[in-house]
Amino acid sequence: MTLPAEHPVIPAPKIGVLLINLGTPDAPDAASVRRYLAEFLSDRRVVEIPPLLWQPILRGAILTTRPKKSAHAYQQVWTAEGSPLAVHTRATAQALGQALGDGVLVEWAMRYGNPAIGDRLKAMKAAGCDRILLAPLYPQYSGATTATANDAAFAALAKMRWQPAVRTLPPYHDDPAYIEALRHSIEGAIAALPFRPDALLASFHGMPERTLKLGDPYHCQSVKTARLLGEALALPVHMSFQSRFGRAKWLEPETEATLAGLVRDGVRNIAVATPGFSADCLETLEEIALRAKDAFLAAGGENFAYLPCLNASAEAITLYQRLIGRELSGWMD
Ligand SMILES: C=CC1=C(C)c2cc3[nH]c(cc4nc(cc5[nH]c(cc1n2)c(C)c5CCC(=O)O)C(CCC(=O)O)=C4C)c(C)c3C=C
Ligand SMILES: [Fe+2]
Ligand SMILES: [Fe+2]
Repeated sequence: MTLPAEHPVIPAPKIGVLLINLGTPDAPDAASVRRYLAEFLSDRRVVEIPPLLWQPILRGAILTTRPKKSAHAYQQVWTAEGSPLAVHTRATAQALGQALGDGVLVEWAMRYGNPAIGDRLKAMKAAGCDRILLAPLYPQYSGATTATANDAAFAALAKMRWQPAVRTLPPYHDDPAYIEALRHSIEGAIAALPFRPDALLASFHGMPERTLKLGDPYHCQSVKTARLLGEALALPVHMSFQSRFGRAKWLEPETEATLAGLVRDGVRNIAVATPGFSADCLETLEEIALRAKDAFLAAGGENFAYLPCLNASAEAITLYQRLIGRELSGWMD
């Protein structure tokens, strides 16, 4: 048997953590948004319509009109450092890397767009990670988020001759550490408001209703998070689903309809949190902090406050240290 002339240099083994979020365009212009939406909405975990039916609709009606509209929305929340989702996810990875110390390499990736999951996994392997925790940052599991993030990682692993060992972070919708992080963050944000909210609305990203009937746990896990949050906070907590997409029936109650209903019931001062999003993004900063606010005030509400996501806050880092430390403990002794 002939051995290769040069053996690969093998760095000292390390543990890796890959934080994964949904993905976002590279820039807030129509061409970048179109590229991003084409990848995102071609994912069969996201749109469960047979491609022969769906692709003509996507390439026709959707990708010719939506990119321009969405680019306009992205422009309203874009920062000097880039898309909020990417900025917060990167900051989270940096802060968590510092908290976990030298033996653990923390990286971040996006399911759609950049940095791509496969590229980051290859870089982590090259940096010597022989064990990698895949951590999709979705507290509530859904096929359209958690599962597709893991699928993309496994597809990249399928191309490696020498794979690292992997684990995946389970959903944490009812983990006491998550509820405590939310409680602390929400109470702090409310204490800094110039008004006292009558109630809190917890708004979760929606999903097609049929996914619930098909066994996706997302709806039930979101309802449980909202209930536990209600038990932890000293004010009434309502819940709803936002960000409808397409013609199918989506989960209810819908966020703007819920806000209008609360005004009819006498609520004038509202705080809105989005506990299903680990990082602020288009759906929280534009859809809720701007558009839902306008809708609430137009319906007769008086004070509206959007409370930020956990992002890279101290609460978030404490939470991820606990959730991730638990997964890594078997690899560390
Ligand atoms: C947090 C959980 C999320 C679930 C569940 C989810 C399901 C889901 N989303 C769409 C369609 C769109 N979502 C869009 C943006 C978007 N979605 C999430 C999270 C979840 N989506 C995030 C974090 C973001 C923000 C991305 C950013 O760049 O800031 C968009 C794009 C924006 C737009 O054009 O409106 C679409 C489209 C479907 C169809 C779906 C479930 C099947
Ligand atoms: Fe979405
Ligand atoms: Fe939206």
